[in-house]
Amino acid sequence: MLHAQNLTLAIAERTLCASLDAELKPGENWVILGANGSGKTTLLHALAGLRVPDAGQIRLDGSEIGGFPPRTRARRIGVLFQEAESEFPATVLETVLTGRYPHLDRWQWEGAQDYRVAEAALEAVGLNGLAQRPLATLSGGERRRVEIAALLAQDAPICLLDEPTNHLDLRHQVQVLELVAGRAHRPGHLNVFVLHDVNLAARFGTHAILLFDHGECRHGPLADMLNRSNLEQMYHCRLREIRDNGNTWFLPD
Ligand SMILES: Nc1ncnc2c1ncn2[C@@H]1O[C@H](COP(=O)(O)OP(=O)(O)OP(=O)(O)O)[C@@H](O)[C@H]1O
Repeated sequence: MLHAQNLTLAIAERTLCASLDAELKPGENWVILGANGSGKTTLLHALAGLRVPDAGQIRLDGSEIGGFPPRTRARRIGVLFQEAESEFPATVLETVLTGRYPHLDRWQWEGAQDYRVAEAALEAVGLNGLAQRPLATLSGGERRRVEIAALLAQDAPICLLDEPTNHLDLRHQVQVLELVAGRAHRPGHLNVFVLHDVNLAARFGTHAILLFDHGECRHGPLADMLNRSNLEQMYHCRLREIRDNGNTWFLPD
């Protein structure tokens, strides 16, 4: 469905990811993990077709991603950016409706169905009571949930999310990840999350891409990737492994 084929990404002469060959398939929830500055966002943008690889390519449904018209691609892939900044004054509902643009013709206004989808997305993130509020008046966590609602309203089968839990409290971190990860059970759906919290990755991921120093990357089923040796090498710190009820949790030592 989404294939990083022999992908190499570099910035300013520094290789972030060398010869990554990963096939991301329907039903899977991938997490990208790595230290600050390791290249997680850069890789996510490449997977979205927003960054041209230094070598290799991204294939979407078997074709090179750059060949898709933007609107077609946006119906297949939705992206939640790390920090979304809007210059325009808009209400919460208007912001969520922007998720419907890939489904509209060039000069077409949103219709009743688009409003229904947007309102359902707002309800899913628990913000339907704020539909008419100016976006600028929201708290950081509320605003993040509005951005997630816009992504849900886009209704793309592939969702790429850069630190979706930014600004969210513990309850909302779990709720939002449950909501999005649960969509991978729908036929033809797939998610990729950039996360900093290894324990949330363990809970919601099925597969992982780990970014190490000097462009080294490893990928595979989460159970094979999330171990102390990999994580200590990747984060450059000692970790404690806590086993509880069949789960393993990692904490900095
Ligand atoms: N225009 C640029 N010029 C030079 N270096 C850049 C440029 N853009 C990004 N970088 C560097 O590329 C590296 C990878 O950035 P990226 O945002 O992908 O990292 P990340 O793993 O997502 O980091 P974080 O966990 O801090 O969000 C960083 O070291 C960043 O400073």
